[in-house]
Amino acid sequence: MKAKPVPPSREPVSNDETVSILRRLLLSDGKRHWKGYALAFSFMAMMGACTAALAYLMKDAVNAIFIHPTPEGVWLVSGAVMLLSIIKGASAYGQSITMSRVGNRIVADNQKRAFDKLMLQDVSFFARRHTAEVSSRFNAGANGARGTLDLVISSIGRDMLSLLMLATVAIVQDPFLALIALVVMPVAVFGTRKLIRRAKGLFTTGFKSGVKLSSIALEVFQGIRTVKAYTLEPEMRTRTHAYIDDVERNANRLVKTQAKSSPLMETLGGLAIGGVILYAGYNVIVVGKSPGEFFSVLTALLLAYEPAKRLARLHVDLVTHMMGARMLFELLDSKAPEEDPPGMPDLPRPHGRVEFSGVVFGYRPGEPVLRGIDLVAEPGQTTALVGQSGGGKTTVINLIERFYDPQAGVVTFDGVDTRAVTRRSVRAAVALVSQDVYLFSGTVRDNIGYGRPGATEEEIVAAARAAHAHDFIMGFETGYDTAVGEHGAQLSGGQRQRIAIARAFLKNAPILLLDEATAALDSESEAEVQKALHELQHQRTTIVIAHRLQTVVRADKICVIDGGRVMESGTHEELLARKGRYYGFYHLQFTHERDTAGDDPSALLPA
Ligand SMILES: Nc1ncnc2c1ncn2[C@@H]1O[C@H](COP(=O)(O)OP(=O)(O)OP(=O)(O)O)[C@@H](O)[C@H]1O
Repeated sequence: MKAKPVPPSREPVSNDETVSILRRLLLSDGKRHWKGYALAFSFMAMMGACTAALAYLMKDAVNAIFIHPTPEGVWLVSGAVMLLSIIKGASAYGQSITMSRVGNRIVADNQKRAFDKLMLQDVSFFARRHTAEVSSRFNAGANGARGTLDLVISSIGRDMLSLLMLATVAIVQDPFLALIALVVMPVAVFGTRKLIRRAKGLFTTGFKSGVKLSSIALEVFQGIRTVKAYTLEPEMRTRTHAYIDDVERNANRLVKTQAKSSPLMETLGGLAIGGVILYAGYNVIVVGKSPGEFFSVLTALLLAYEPAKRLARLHVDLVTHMMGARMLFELLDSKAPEEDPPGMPDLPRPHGRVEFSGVVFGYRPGEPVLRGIDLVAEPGQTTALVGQSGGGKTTVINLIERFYDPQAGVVTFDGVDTRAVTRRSVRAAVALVSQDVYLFSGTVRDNIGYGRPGATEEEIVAAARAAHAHDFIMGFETGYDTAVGEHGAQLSGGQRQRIAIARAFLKNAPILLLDEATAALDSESEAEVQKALHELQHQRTTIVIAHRLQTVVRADKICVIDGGRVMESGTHEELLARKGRYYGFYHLQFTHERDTAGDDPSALLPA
């Protein structure tokens, strides 16, 4: 079913949008759920019928006990009440189980779709948003959808049905009496309208403060080492407490608004019952009617009170969940920039010739980072990118991985424009090892295995051996089953690097990208990692970024990138002989490292 997409906005949810969201939640997979809906509806109808029958029976119960007392009558009525109650209880159980199952299935389906959509977002989508915002959207969206479904199903389904049937009983028993009770309904609906408007506004601000609070707290937890090292705890406490106070204030305001609908219904309900008593009393005392009808209507009224109260609050309560559900649909309706057009071919495994021709790219409009890069990395050779910080070296790597696409010019693998083939096949041809290794929570084996899902134990161990990681892994008590901790926190920098290298070995891609892979290591770890990297580079097209030039002097080609262009390229010797930028760069670094190292400068040169 094609429903109207939910407009992305920070405004309170409008009535049209509410209807559209409900329609999509309840009906978009209607075909799949119709059996569940039908079953739940039958249970609800049964519950409503039992409730109405109980109210109806009150007339006979009162007459059997007080007006024409007979033992048979009392037995009959009490037996019927017991039976109805048993059926009602069983229906309530059945209704709640079936509807919860359907509701949970709907939420799970939508959450899976939202996750799949997130996976199709490009890197810039995540760069523009705080992680906490993305994860709040994902979770609050699902909770909102669940809350919405619970409310709508219980109120519209069960309460509405019960109310309709009870109103029928009241009308059948005494139409005028019923009329007195029913006039309060429009008053209640009118009375809650203002409350709803206020609740919508409050929930919108509340939601925003909640997301802000999670972002702030997450930042503190992630940066806990910096927080502690700089003793920033008091500042962080003040900042976080202020947001918590904000969330608390808003939650109190919201509760106050929502709670106002209860006293309104309480008062209106009481007024209706008072009116009914007055009229019925007059009928029994003055006109001489039997009290049975009165008790039946009164029972119907009392039984209708709770569902009516819930229905009157429905809209107010719905607003709170609707904001969350909207988050989910905003995600579902967002563009999927990484979705390849249908029929797009895969790139066959390339030999690994990577070429940039006149590539222009900027992250923000009007701020080019690459201003016409021409660059070739030959298969099986090592091409090093060096240059000033911020010159665009990592950006070159981002374009090879197709995290971004060029705004002009082309990037080709073996002469094939990478934009003309699927992203998946482009990325399958590339292995990236960067300075900030990302390990997923799980075991060492899992983390190496991500290099090639489905790899055998032997292949994983072989990759770890090649990456000089096997020995330290076996040094752990639980070997490959050792948990790496969140982001690999339980491993050292060098160990994390070697796991990432093992992952790249397992991937066995023809193109290898090394982004400052050894920059953060001490010299002992670096030696191990360098050995592993050296073996990994064998017979692969390697593009390496390094700030420290001694790590790249053996490269087949060195490209000096500055101001978004390749300013010079050649071997280490050629570039030194040219006495251009590389020469200046090399001597600057060489002198600096000699001064800081304080020992024999020849040690800085490659063996
Ligand atoms: N996601 C991004 N959004 C906006 N601008 C970015 C983004 N990533 C990088 N930049 C900008 O692009 C320019 C080039 O960055 P890049 O990371 O490619 O440089 P680099 O040569 O690798 O630098 P370094 O050697 O310091 O790592 C910088 O000015 C940087 O501020």
